[in-house]
Amino acid sequence: MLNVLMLGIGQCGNRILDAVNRESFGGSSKLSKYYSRQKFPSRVETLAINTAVNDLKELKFTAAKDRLHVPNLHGVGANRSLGKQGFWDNREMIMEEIEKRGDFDIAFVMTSSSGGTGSSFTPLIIHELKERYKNITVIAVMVLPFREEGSIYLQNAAFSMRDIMEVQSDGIILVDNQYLKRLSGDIKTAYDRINEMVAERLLFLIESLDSEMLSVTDLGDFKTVMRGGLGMGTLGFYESDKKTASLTSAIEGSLKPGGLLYPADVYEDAARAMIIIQGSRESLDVDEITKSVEKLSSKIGQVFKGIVIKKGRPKILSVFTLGQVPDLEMLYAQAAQAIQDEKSRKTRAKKQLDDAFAYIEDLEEVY
Ligand SMILES: Nc1nc2c(ncn2[C@@H]2O[C@H](COP(=O)(O)OP(=O)(O)OP(=O)(O)O)[C@@H](O)[C@H]2O)c(=O)[nH]1
Repeated sequence: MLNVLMLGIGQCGNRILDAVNRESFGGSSKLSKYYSRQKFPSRVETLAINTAVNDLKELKFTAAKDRLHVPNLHGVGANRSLGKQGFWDNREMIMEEIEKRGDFDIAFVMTSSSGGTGSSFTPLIIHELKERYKNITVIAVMVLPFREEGSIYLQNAAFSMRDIMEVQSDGIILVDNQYLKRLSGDIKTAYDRINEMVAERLLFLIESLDSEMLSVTDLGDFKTVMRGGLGMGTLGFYESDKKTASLTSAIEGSLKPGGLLYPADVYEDAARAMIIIQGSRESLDVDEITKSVEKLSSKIGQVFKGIVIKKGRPKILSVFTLGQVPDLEMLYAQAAQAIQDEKSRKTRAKKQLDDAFAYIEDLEEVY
């Protein structure tokens, strides 16, 4: 059995974690609120960490014991320096809260890359986890901002992604708000839908890694995939319905833009992949799956496949790492421009104020 730790840090991370807990309480079904225990396939410990007490209060499906408030009542206001300090001041308290939950094989640390708390805590927590748990696999789930959210968010995203690369997690799963905002007109519904998509994919992954598979993929294979290319990638998903023509088209569906959490041309950009197919025995034709995966391997290189027998129509999860990330490069260019603009605005404003003060330089107040 896998021992899994899921940390949601900062508001965005907390909400994704809440979506995970919601899914595992039975999703949106009418009965879900009557369940008192999460139905995870593995031993999964969840913990929401935040400096803003109100963000923690807003969670609906995360037990009170799984919410950790780090003193600093109302968040750090997107300031990563304050965030880092907040972590250092409370490091032992935070790590004790994690360590008392036991040993772990894998941890998913989920956060926005652009706020203050999550984006500054996450690299530091990943570092601590790697130091304290010698055999742990740590995967960061990083949410990129809407590009029009402002210069501080862009700059935070650029620097926090670099910090994450430096602490050497075992891989980064990218989720792009900008790319996914097409899912809904208003922001609240978009957030809910994005969080739900991330939760659904992560739970599918955890369940599969811990299942008796007809064709086996395990944590070792997952790690190999995550180590491919730039060490960052994303997840795709496809759920068959009556209209799905074949298993092959379902597998291809999990690689199409509509199912991905980050924009990528899988056939061009992917470095390694893992395709996990879940479905009833009658719905899965192993020869067809093998052929589709072989076709994919001829384009991508290494593709692992896993088959899990489970009631229902086929559902497919694709996990892949990327060898190139043009959209991320664009984000860095935008962030650099935003930092420059902010600097020149500050210099201009300072000069204007200095010019104004110059008028009274040699004068005294007269009463
Ligand atoms: N997908 C998704 N993104 C969110 C959600 N809530 C906030 N965000 C994004 O997260 C970024 C802001 O980060 P937060 O998580 O709110 O910040 P924080 O880590 O709590 O840090 P501070 O509030 O500065 O202390 C913005 O880019 C938002 O668009 C959410 O529920 N889902």
